[in-house]
Amino acid sequence: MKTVLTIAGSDSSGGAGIQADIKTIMANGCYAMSAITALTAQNTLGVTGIQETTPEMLALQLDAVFTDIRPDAIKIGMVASEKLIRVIADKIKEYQAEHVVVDTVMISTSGHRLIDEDAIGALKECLLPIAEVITPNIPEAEVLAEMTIRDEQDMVRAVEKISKVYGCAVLCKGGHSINDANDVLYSDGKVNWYYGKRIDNPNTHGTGCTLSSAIASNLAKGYKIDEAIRNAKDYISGALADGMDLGHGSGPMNHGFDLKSRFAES
Ligand SMILES: Nc1ncnc2c1ncn2[C@@H]1O[C@H](COP(=O)(O)OP(=O)(O)OP(=O)(O)O)[C@@H](O)[C@H]1O
Ligand SMILES: Cc1ncc(CO)c(N)n1
Repeated sequence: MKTVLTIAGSDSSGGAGIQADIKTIMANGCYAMSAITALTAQNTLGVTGIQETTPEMLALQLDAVFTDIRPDAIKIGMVASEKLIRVIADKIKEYQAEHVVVDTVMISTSGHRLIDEDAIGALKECLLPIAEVITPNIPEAEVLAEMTIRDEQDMVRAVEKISKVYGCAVLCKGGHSINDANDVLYSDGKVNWYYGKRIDNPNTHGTGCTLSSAIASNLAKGYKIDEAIRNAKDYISGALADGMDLGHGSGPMNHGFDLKSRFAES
């Protein structure tokens, strides 16, 4: 069994963060482990509280995982502060972790800031250079590339710029402002588009967490980055297309959409 570690924040409503990651990793056939960076009190309408884990406790969680069940891939999501970013970077180097996927979480779907403004420098300095691939959405890619993104050409310019500065592959997701389902990757000097059919579903809470965990799971299983992204896109399209509708705001997806036949009675 391949193993995936998610280092991220908890989402009490279960649609994003650690909970989305664990569901996704399991649905993609891997064993899921977690190191929690923060508790968030949130639901489909918004975030009402955040309590960060201490750096010591985060380091202990990472030691506990790495010294026992070594992860084949890692997904890093919400990390709100510089101190925690530095703990993660140090542990990843210490244990020489492989297949690191960084979802550069900055603002939640509901509009809540999930990283301190002054931690973005540490994210750039410490985490991006050790990532195999990072998955910014358009607003995040604008911050990282220090440019405005208006169209698909700008998306290509941004991923190339970020990749050249930080030495990682960059997948910019189109789910915000430009198109909903087309993402672009810059990796090893090449540009690759991943075209997805836009699914008419307002329930997109946790799409970013889900995509990055699905990519990490596929890397753990030995797929190369291109195929890992294709498989991850197919998975998220299935989860969105299921059309589950929970909560009063932008609801979660059905991460277990392809397990439905096993529970046909309920
Ligand atoms: N309506 C949609 N139909 C099909 N695919 C979608 C749709 N919305 C988003 N996606 C896909 O979902 C994935 C995640 O993209 P998105 O831009 O929503 O992430 P994000 O903004 O980081 O998510 P989050 O809101 O959780 O932070 C991408 O592959 C994107 O193309
Ligand atoms: C804990 C957590 N991580 C990431 C996101 C981004 O969607 C969120 N809403 N909550």
